[in-house]
Amino acid sequence: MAIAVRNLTKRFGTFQAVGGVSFEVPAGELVALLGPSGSGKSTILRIIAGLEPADSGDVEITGEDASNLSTQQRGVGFVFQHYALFRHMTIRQNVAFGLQVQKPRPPASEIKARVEELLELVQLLVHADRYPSQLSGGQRQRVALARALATRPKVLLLDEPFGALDAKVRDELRTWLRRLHDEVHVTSLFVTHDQQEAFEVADQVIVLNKGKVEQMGPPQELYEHPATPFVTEFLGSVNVLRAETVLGMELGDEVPLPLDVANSNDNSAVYVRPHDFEITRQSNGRPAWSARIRKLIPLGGLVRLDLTLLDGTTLNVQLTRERCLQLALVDGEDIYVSPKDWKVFHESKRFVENYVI
Ligand SMILES: Nc1ncnc2c1ncn2[C@@H]1O[C@H](COP(=O)(O)OP(=O)(O)OP(=O)(O)O)[C@@H](O)[C@H]1O
Repeated sequence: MAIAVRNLTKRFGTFQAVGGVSFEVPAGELVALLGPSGSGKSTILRIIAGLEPADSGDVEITGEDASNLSTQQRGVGFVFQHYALFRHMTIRQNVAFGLQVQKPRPPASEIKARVEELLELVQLLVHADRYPSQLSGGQRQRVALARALATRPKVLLLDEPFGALDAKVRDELRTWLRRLHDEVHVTSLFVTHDQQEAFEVADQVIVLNKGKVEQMGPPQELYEHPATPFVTEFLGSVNVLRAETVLGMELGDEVPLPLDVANSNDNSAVYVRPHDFEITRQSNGRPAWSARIRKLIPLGGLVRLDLTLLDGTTLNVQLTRERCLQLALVDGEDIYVSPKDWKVFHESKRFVENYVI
């Protein structure tokens, strides 16, 4: 393991920002710490970097107990949201800085070669003699990354590195970062509050909520098998249904409802993702609701349907444009809607279960 944290806690006054967090980052992986604002992501990253002391718990970097080491001794590279480049230095000088202050200082020829290699890697060799003010925000973050990598850190910590950039540049930089990581394989921990960003970039995602780890795993696994209601609702949009709505379905003869779901009388919740529904004009033997189309909203290759069920429940359903054209759906008409897949959170069992119907 390149990074291991165990039972980290941190309070600010009476507020518990980090409440017993443990996880491991395997060597060479890019792992995202994902959570809403205030969930403790930056605090955890700063504790790992040695910029903030923990109240209790351990940090290991490449197998070594780092709890009592300074930031320099930990061998971490750090990239912040707001580029902390030196304004009076050229890009080349910025990237060389960490090497020039290293003890012992590497020979000048080695520094020169390493800086050229990094500028090539971040595709900024052509701008090597410019000053930070002469670069775009996205280019400056690439320089910040090259600078953080210059001293060959054991691990790279990135705190919302693209947070201050506009959506299009952010998007490009994500793809770029993923490709760069596939080339250099430096173990990286990446903080973001953006689910799409975490899913696009990371090998594994750690979902944080209120200073605690809710779940960790590869993106697709988290999406398909969320362990808690929080993860289910945080990762993409989802319809949350009451047990009475589920019991009010017209039961088909072919497919029985998983009755323990519908009959559970504790505070269970049933979740269905917008793309996990089937729309038909006739009842097709599957459990279904009769529903009215309140609005069809074209979204490029997809169409969003706002539906209302007889008990007043509203559903957000997504179909492909082809399927919508095939069914010739229009606003205001009545159709049948059946879930293909749902997730049930059992209050008594404390986990989310998947059902394919
Ligand atoms: N130095 C501090 N003093 C007091 N409270 C702090 C301090 N640093 C962080 N906090 C509080 O701890 C909580 C966690 O902060 P943190 O920055 O780790 O969250 P985050 O998940 O990174 O959020 P964001 O995405 O908004 O940066 C927040 O409620 C924050 O206000």
